[in-house]
Amino acid sequence: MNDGSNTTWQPGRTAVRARVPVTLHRAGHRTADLVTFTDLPDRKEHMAVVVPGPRRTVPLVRLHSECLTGDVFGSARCDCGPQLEEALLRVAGEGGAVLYLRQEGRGIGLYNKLDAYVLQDRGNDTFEANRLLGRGEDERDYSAAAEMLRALGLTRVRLLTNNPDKARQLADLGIEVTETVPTGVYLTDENGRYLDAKARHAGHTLLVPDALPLASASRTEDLEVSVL
Ligand SMILES: Nc1nc2c(ncn2[C@@H]2O[C@H](COP(=O)(O)OP(=O)(O)OP(=O)(O)O)[C@@H](O)[C@H]2O)c(=O)[nH]1
Ligand SMILES: [Zn+2]
Repeated sequence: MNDGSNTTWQPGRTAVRARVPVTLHRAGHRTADLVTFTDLPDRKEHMAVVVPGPRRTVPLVRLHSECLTGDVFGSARCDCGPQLEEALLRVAGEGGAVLYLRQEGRGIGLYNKLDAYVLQDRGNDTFEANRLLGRGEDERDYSAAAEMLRALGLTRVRLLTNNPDKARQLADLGIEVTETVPTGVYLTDENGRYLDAKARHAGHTLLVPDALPLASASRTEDLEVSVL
């Protein structure tokens, strides 16, 4: 199948490449489509988990930045794993999409993120650690996400996030964000300073939604949900 990688990328070129139905164990055994794309601006293998919802409602969308350590291994250093689970549960329940974006370590990559963890263990916060590595505090760019949403026909969205930069960037990229829906704040013994730095430094709004869906017990039994 041609993924368009031999052509020069232009805005609006991205299209759906394949839609593959799956059952999601981590989202109440609901079905969803795994969607891949052609002609993504950064040529990375981003993907979407899409669940059709009622036609008249604005779909719930999560832009989830890859976090191998949190999403896959369940590391308690961050809140990514429980946030991904929450997003899948919500989208499976009401329709919408989770875009899984290959932006590991806020765009600096996995190995650099682990180097940043070493610096954090020496007392630097998550943003200082990136700077000490000679990288930006947050290198994420959401052009690919906007293209994926356009290709999916989702140009008006309710965005599941506590990060105002995601909503700002999406709006600048021509996606109408009708509402920002707060995602859960998952406090562990290890991630307090990390969450605190996000709130103080990057303006994340760390509020707890009224009805936070419960993630699977096996992954949340050692988590508390708390307002910071
Ligand atoms: N560089 C770096 N990246 C981290 C660190 N901890 C988590 N990440 C990455 O941060 C990304 C998640 O971003 P966050 O800032 O936690 O949250 P967000 O996605 O901006 O905001 P929400 O939508 O509210 O979840 C993932 O790519 C993680 O791999 C860290 O200490 N250093
Ligand atoms: Zn994480």
